[in-house]
Amino acid sequence: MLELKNIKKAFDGTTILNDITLDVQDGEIISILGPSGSGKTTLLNLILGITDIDSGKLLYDGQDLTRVPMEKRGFNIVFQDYALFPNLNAYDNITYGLKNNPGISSKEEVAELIELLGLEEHLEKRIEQLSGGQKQRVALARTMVMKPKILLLDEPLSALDGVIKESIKDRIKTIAREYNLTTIIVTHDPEEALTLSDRVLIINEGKISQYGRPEEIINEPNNSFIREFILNQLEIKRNNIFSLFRCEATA
Ligand SMILES: Nc1ncnc2c1ncn2[C@@H]1O[C@H](COP(=O)(O)OP(=O)(O)OP(=O)(O)O)[C@@H](O)[C@H]1O
Repeated sequence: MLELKNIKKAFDGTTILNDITLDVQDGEIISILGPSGSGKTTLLNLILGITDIDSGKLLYDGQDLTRVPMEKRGFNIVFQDYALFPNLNAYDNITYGLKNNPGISSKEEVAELIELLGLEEHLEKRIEQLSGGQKQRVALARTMVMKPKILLLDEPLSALDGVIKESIKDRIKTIAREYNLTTIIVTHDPEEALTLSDRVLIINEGKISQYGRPEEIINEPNNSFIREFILNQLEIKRNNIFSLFRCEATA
């Protein structure tokens, strides 16, 4: 279990995250949702260990990781731009991290992951020959072969169109279930957060606005920010679609 206790972070004297306390159970999928500038990426970076925590504690399985450097935490991230090596093919990208740590995943485990992500026919392709969704799956596989204790994903679906988005969402869920992998996802899209996660952490102006299961957020929003920002966005989306149909029907 990952635990954050009273975490605070400021940049240049401005408080960005204030008193963040939460837990993430093993195998849970959590989305961090909030408006632009609310501190989502900062929170992800604090968990990953690339940004220092000012005060508070970060524990994993009871062990204090607050001052433990990133490479010793055993967490791993897929960045928004995938950060793949353009000079290597898909397979060499996936297995890159195993060169220096060959024992982490066996050939069979790599093959199983490739199959799970539907990448068998793309392994020889260079990165530039892959679609956005295929690149995303290669990036996921590359991170997964290293068997992270926690998988962090920064806006994993934002560059993808509707159908591919749904398929990647399903694959993320399958992987989390199959490997009991704790997965933490940053997103600004309420629909994505509510349909992908076991629990959604909504932050606003650096504070936790609500942390709960999707049905709790929808049925029992904690405050007016959630009602207005999150639920209203979904309502507007829905109304836009229905008003379009009404216009077409009366045209
Ligand atoms: N290294 C830094 N130095 C100074 N300020 C920073 C730094 N990183 C982030 N900030 C500031 O912290 C605030 C939160 O940024 P963060 O990237 O965490 O927000 P976000 O919720 O991920 O936003 P977005 O959805 O736009 O990516 C912003 O006001 C940003 O300018």
